[in-house]
Amino acid sequence: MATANRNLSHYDKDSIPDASHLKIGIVVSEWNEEITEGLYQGAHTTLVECGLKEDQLLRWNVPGSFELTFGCKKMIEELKPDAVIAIGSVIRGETQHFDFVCSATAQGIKDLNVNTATPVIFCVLTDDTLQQAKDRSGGTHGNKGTEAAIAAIKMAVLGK
Ligand SMILES: Nc1c(NC[C@H](O)[C@H](O)[C@H](O)CO)[nH]c(=O)[nH]c1=O
Ligand SMILES: CC(=O)[C@@H](O)COP(=O)(O)O
Repeated sequence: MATANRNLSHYDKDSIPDASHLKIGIVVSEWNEEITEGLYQGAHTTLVECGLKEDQLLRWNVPGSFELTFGCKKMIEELKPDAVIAIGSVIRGETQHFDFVCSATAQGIKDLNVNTATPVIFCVLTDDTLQQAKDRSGGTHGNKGTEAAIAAIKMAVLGK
């Protein structure tokens, strides 16, 4: 089902585990800051609504989506969160650079999920236009940051 056919912000709060005992990290890319800050606000608001204590929400910034993998790895090693959300916005330009950044970022975050015991949530928008990114970071299709926050809570308690 495409994003256009569902709202990224819709969730049943009663079905979400309590987050009051969790420590959640968020690593935010500074590229397309208007978009990534919107994603961060969606994630932050949802995590707090689900019980996360403000002092248990950790935030680091990195220059771009390509650096999300290193930032998440370093946060896992140094701060030991229960889960990490990687937030980025990649918007297609004139060259193939978009493809390389998206692929490397997705593969890097996938590798962290394989090689560490900490869930890393892929909250990276990969859009052809700025409008598509706006629509998915608090616009007409909701906020992928909300979706990522729910995934982070569910994965943090998986199997416990
Ligand atoms: N064009 C976008 C980038 N490019 C920068 C890379 O992510 C990286 O920071 C640089 O190549 C240095 O290693 N990053 C985004 O997050 N979004 C873009 O649209
Ligand atoms: C995703 C990118 O790196 C891209 O925005 C860079 O733009 P361009 O391909 O025009 O250099």
